Amino acid sequence: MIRTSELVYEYPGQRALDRVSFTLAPASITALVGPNGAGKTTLLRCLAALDEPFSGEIEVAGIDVLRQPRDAHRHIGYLPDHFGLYAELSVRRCLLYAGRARGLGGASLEARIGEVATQLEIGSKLDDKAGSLSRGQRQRLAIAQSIIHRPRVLLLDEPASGLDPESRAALSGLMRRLAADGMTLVVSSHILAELEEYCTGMLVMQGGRIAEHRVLDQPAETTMRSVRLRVVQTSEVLAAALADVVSELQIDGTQARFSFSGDDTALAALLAGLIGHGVAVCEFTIEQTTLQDAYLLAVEAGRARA
Ligand SMILES: Nc1ncnc2c1ncn2[C@@H]1O[C@H](COP(=O)(O)OP(=O)(O)OP(=O)(O)O)[C@@H](O)[C@H]1O
Repeated sequence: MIRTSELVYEYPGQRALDRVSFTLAPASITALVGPNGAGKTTLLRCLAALDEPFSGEIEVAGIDVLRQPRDAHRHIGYLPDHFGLYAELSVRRCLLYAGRARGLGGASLEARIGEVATQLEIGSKLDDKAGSLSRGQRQRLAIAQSIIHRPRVLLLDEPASGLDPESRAALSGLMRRLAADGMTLVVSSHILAELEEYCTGMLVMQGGRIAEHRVLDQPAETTMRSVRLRVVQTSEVLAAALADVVSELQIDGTQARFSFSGDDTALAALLAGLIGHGVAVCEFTIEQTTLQDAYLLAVEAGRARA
């Protein structure tokens, strides 16, 4: 649904995107993460056909974004990090303006305004001026504006900043529903714990490059899992039994840690094999890698490479 190839973008004296290539599947929700200045906003603006890269290709919903930016706009919703609203317009007129700017009109736009206002829980504020809304309500209005035309792709730059915990939870729910309806989302954020709740993939940027692209909901057999086990007493056969079937093996007294690539049946066979070798296993745990862990590892590896 989104494909970029060898994107390069430069500000005067500063390369912000350096040969950025990736492909995102339809109906996925990708967390766009990276340290400050990594190039996330620049990438989102290029995807949204608002900035033109120096070279490279971008395809969104089958449209060549660089050749047909206006066609691309019809299929893309974009929430900038510092969004602006017309403070003197009512919420209804803000949505009306956003809808008309994207070619909607008439009764269908009226109905759609009611729909997005309900989705973003600002239905009771339709007659209030945008300028009188709280920070979080303004954020929700801006998100409503960005999805009024039912885009196929939604790009959100820091959408949860300024939202209270309840609104953040509601926003997570909304993103999941939009993806379930077929929308493809890219969400830039620094709040990794929250992204973990709804993202299906993570794109880590660092110094203008993609440091890692990880699909998070891969089936277990294609994912490297980190396993920790404890034995009753130190065992010499443990290392020998594990050496050929696992990687990154570390044994420290009665504890062992290793990475294992295989499905649950293979994992059960591994445990049965250890017990068969007479190893007295008293604890066998798969350690969950959080998005935060994966992100920090990717950034550390990226720094080591640089
Ligand atoms: N208008 C500009 N003029 C010159 N350099 C810029 C401009 N905007 C961004 N940059 C530089 O481009 C690089 C990427 O910036 P960008 O805003 O895309 O990063 P980011 O990952 O979104 O950062 P943050 O997490 O702080 O929002 C940074 O080094 C930044 O200093």
